[in-house]
Amino acid sequence: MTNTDYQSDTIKDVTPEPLGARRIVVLISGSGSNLQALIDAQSHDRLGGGEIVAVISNIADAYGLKRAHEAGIEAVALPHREYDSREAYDGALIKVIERHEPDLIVLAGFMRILTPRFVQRFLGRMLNIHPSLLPAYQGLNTHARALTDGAASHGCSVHFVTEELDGGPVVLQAELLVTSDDTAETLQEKVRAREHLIYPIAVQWFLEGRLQFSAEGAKMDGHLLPEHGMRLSHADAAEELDEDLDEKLDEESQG
Ligand SMILES: Nc1nc2c(c(=O)[nH]1)N[C@@H](CN(C=O)c1ccc(C(=O)N[C@@H](CCC(=O)O)C(=O)O)cc1)CN2
Ligand SMILES: NCC(=O)N[C@@H]1O[C@H](COP(=O)([O-])[O-])[C@@H](O)[C@H]1O
Repeated sequence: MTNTDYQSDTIKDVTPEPLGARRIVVLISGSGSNLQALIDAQSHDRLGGGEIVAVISNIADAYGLKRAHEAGIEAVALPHREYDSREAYDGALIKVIERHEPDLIVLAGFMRILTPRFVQRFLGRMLNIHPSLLPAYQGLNTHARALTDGAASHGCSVHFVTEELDGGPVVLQAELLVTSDDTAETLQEKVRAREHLIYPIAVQWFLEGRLQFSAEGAKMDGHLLPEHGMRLSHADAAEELDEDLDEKLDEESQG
């Protein structure tokens, strides 16, 4: 696809009202553990009535595509390296996404910076999970940077996607305390466990109509959220994780 084709696109700015289940398209680039958390939430009817209708990866051998296939979800490889430019790729990505008529686009470890044209097409119904307490540590290598700075706390954020990289309104965060023996690897593991907790919650709130994007920022039940959104403190998150773990153990013990 060339740029010219892309520019000939017309933007159909009509977002269909959800007729049945609210339709979710997930974009990934890697292992897909956040995707798996969303799949598991959906299977336990804890995703706000949402149904993941497609998973799209810019990396053809992303393990997340295997997870999607095993869950019976359409898994699409759309390698960005096969396109001449970021604009051409995003144009192709828009077309693939639009075929599924989503109510919500979820970035789950999607490692491509999206063009303004793409963002404007889905503005207000596109979420991302980021491995830091935004606005701290936008971009990449967040765990190593937090350690280098001697950060006392760290965590993850769900935010609306805007043209500004990792600068969109934050909706929900989970915090953890950094310990003296933490490494980038241990932080990644602790942060990811919290991501798997908060991402399904944020998606559920959006699909239930409680979470909205506005010019002033993110709103929950009509109330403007603070800059860091709602935050699960390190104690809350730990308790939630324990409860979640207990629930999982109970389920396993019941077979
Ligand atoms: N316009 C926006 N695009 C994206 C956003 C956003 O908020 N606005 N969020 C990111 C997700 N992300 C961090 O959460 C992120 C992803 C990728 C990169 C990046 O530098 N990508 C490089 C390639 C890196 C690689 O291939 O390893 C690139 O695109 O050139 C930074 C942050 C998703 N997109
Ligand atoms: N800047 C984007 C970024 O770093 N996103 C991070 O990629 C990981 C994907 O893991 P997963 O593929 O196992 O869900 C997640 O930790 C997510 O926060």
